[in-house]
Amino acid sequence: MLPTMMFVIDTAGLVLRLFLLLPIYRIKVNFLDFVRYAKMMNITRQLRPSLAKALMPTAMRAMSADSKLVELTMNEKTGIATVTMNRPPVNSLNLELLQGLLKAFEGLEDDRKCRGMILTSSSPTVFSAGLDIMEMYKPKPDRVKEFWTTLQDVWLALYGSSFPTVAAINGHSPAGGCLLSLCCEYRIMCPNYSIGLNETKLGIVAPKWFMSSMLGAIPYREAELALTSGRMFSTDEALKIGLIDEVASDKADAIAKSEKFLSQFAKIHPIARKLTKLNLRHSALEWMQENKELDLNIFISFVGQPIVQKSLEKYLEGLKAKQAK
Ligand SMILES: CCCCCCCCCCC/C=C/C(=O)SCCNC(=O)CCNC(=O)[C@H](O)C(C)(C)COP(=O)(O)OP(=O)(O)OC[C@H]1O[C@@H](n2cnc3c(N)ncnc32)[C@H](O)[C@@H]1OP(=O)(O)O
Repeated sequence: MLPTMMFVIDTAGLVLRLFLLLPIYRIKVNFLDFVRYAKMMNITRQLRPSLAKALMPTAMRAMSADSKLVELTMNEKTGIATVTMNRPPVNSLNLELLQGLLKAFEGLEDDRKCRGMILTSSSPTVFSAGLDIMEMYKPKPDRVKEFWTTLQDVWLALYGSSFPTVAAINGHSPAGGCLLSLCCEYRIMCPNYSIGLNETKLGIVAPKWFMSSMLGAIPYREAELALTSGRMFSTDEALKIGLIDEVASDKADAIAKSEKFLSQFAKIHPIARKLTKLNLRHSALEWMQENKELDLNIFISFVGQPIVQKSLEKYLEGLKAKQAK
């Protein structure tokens, strides 16, 4: 009887604290929110041991991700998910890889246990080679539409994710690869690789939302110089201008540093963190929501230009020639 009463009093006290701590958000707090909040505030230890145990899962779980192109694991203890791009040889972002990423990000958005996400690559030398040029070279009308729409959705899901995100950049990261990392809140990169939005070097133009993603990381002047010249930065150069936040010695170190970055949010109210992030990113996200169709039409007409097709052809030839050497 006494333990039950103590438990009821404990729980009532915690619920009261929860309401007192949340007055500004006008949020309906249900039991699951309470459990989540309690875990986040590290107050489950004050509950009955059996309940606390039930709230603290332990193992590492491989989550269902149909696509072999994307591996998703969840550390049940920390709530940190790792999303690994796995499309050899260079993780070029074709429709199927983008669909796999979208599914993973949307799944994590729905997963109440998710406290953060690390995006990385299974390749030993490439994070992502950016958009698969074959999706834009002599494109099929229906597929290229789906391709671009999926890229927009991936950007919306990642840039606008409610959970904190880190890119563990364990290899080269040009163009679309750089974009994925820029959608994350923090970038940790391994040494001696390159990163940047190099679109002008291909004779193409980075869309407005690629540019605004870069402007979220580096000052306007640096971005203008980098974007117009299509400059790729070495790991050290990227650190100097703030395009990345930290350098890691190798992938394992990048993951460890990513986990450390994400762990700081255990002490931050999750809704306060999420609203702050989404407020900061609001205008870019809203622009995309309102202009998806316009952006798609611009892309379709742009890649349909003979001069753009010629540039892509030349660039592809250059890549193949490099391979042949
Ligand atoms: C007015 C406003 C209008 C706006 C309208 C919008 C316009 C369109 C915007 C489109 C934005 C585009 C974004 C992009 O991401 S474009 C892609 C840019 N990517 C690159 O430039 C990277 C190219 N690749 C590399 O530099 C290297 O491959 C890399 C450093 C990544 C790795 O080098 P590595 O030596 O390890 O590997 P290889 O070069 O030998 O490559 C292996 C094979 O992979 C093929 N490959 C490489 N990258 C791509 C790619 N992006 N797409 C497709 N295929 C790629 C390469 O050809 C090799 O193939 P083979 O083995 O068959 O020879």
